[in-house]
Amino acid sequence: RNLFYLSSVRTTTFILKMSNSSPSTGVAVMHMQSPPVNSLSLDFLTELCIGVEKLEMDKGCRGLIITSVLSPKVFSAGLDILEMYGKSPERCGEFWKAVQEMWLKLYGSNMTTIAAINGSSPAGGCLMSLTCDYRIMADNPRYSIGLNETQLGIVAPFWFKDTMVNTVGHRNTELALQLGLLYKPAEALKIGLVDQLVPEDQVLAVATQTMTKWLTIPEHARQITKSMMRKPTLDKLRSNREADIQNFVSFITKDSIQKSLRMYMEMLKQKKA
Ligand SMILES: CCCC/C=C\CC(=O)SCCNC(=O)CCNC(=O)[C@H](O)C(C)(C)COP(=O)(O)OP(=O)(O)OC[C@H]1O[C@@H](n2cnc3c(N)ncnc32)[C@H](O)[C@@H]1OP(=O)(O)O
Repeated sequence: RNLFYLSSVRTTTFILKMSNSSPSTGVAVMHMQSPPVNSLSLDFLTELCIGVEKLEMDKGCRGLIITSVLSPKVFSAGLDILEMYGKSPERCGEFWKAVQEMWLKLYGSNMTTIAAINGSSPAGGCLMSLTCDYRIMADNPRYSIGLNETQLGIVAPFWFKDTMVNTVGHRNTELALQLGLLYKPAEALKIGLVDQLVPEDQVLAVATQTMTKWLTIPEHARQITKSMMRKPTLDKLRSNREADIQNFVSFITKDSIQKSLRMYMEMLKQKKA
């Protein structure tokens, strides 16, 4: 099963499938395609990390746009809840390491990264968007974005919180995280959770135009600046990875938390019925 494909230009590394090849722009587009909701499973995260690493090593690739083929509907439903429910501690640990790896790779990327958010993007989906340098969202009030972990009875870890603080500030994060808020596009724009709203059918086109502008900035200067801004946040997790994994495993395997996850999944199913 293809979890996503990269349409990549000016690079020879592609995952699974390539489209729109053009040797001139140096931009790769990652189209997530893991039906029904692009939830971030261990397989998905592993594949994503390998793809990003290959692009990172490709000197011809300077920009990455992340988007979803499941539009209109979902950008990413966040972490795959089934990876956190009824799994052994070992498996939970392996999963969490992959979540960390995804964040470290994307937040620490040397490339210019743009999220073309063409659907809802809760929790881990929001985190993935937040790792990018710029966020463009479809102006559709049916969609929402935010770190809604408390609504599932779980707690966003410190590096989720730090990424949010770095984007929307302390007060907005405090409200967003405690209440597990999911923001409609207009509200997300107002607090700076996304940078731009565009009509649904123009998300990828505008992301591509925006990328062209970003790539006019001298590369070395932009990369050093990005690193200067993000390094302290990245280093905090880099130096605490193992403790963070242990913390996640002991938290998520608690009976009370497993019960919350089960109730949340039942609620999702009932909503559908
Ligand atoms: C210490 C722990 C820290 C953990 C940090 C992060 C946590 C997370 O990221 S947890 C994931 C949080 N995600 C959510 O709360 C989103 C839940 N999903 C939705 O709100 C909706 O599904 C969504 C708006 C994304 C899309 O809505 P619809 O298009 O209406 O789809 P459905 O709701 O009908 O869903 C289809 C199908 O997918 C299953 N699903 C949805 N989300 C997830 C998920 N995150 N993981 C696994 N599976 C998911 C949903 O149950 C449906 O399944 P079926 O009923 O079997 O078809």
